[in-house]
Amino acid sequence: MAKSIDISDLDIYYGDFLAVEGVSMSVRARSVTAFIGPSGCGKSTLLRSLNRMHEVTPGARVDGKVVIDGQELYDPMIDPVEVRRQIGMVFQRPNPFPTMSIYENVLAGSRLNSRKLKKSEADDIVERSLKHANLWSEVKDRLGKPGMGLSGGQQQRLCIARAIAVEPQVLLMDEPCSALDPISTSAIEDLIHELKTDYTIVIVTHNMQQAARVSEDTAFFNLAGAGKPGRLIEFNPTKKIFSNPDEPATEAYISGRFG
Ligand SMILES: Nc1ncnc2c1ncn2[C@@H]1O[C@H](COP(=O)(O)OP(=O)(O)OP(=O)(O)O)[C@@H](O)[C@H]1O
Repeated sequence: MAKSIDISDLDIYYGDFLAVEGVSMSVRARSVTAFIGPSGCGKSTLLRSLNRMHEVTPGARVDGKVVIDGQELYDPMIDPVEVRRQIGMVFQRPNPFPTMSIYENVLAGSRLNSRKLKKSEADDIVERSLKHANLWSEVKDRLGKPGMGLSGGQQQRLCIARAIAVEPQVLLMDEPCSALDPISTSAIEDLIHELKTDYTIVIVTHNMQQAARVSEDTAFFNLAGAGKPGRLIEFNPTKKIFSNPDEPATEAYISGRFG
């Protein structure tokens, strides 16, 4: 189920603006890879290019290759809608569908698949996904209540349950804890730790401690200057990045000297 991601010579544009230049790296399957770097260096842009969300922005495009388990993501034969189904995404702010119950939120992705779900299948998906997202015991007695009635941390776990309900190959997380309190953040970090046995996870975070706590590998991105594209500066095991990085710029960033 979990897949590796090989990125080579990737340039990412918004119209004429080159936002990210020349990224080459391999994301390992069944592990957590963190993207860190100062604001505007292209972390979210790169993340969104990994499930073809980037091109939803008018004029946005990529050059280069992204290969997921041997399959070229930008091959003209590939259906971007199918890609987005297989590569789930969790955003900064929890975004449960406001009019839907907890139960229906979990099923939202599965309902888009053409086949109609039997009630017993739907029940199984909901229970399995909520258990996997460490939310089941907190909501099992109120599945019919609105998803918006949950706390922020519970809503984010509901969004993770919704993302994993369709059994994606990869889970992309764009600052999933930035709107959460420390206890909810800790719950999501524990969950990320558990999910990596089944999923390949890429997480964008501004929180160095979080990158150090949750990831096996870390990619540090930086900008050469205002209006210049973001570039990958260093990609290494997280332990190395935070103890003995190869690049002076990585050292300066993680020790808080800029960014
Ligand atoms: N929809 C867009 N249209 C045009 N330019 C954009 C768009 N989104 C982002 N950019 C530009 O692309 C560059 C990279 O932005 P991106 O949001 O990927 O950076 P980031 O590292 O994730 O930043 P942050 O840490 O602040 O979220 C920036 O110069 C940004 O202004």
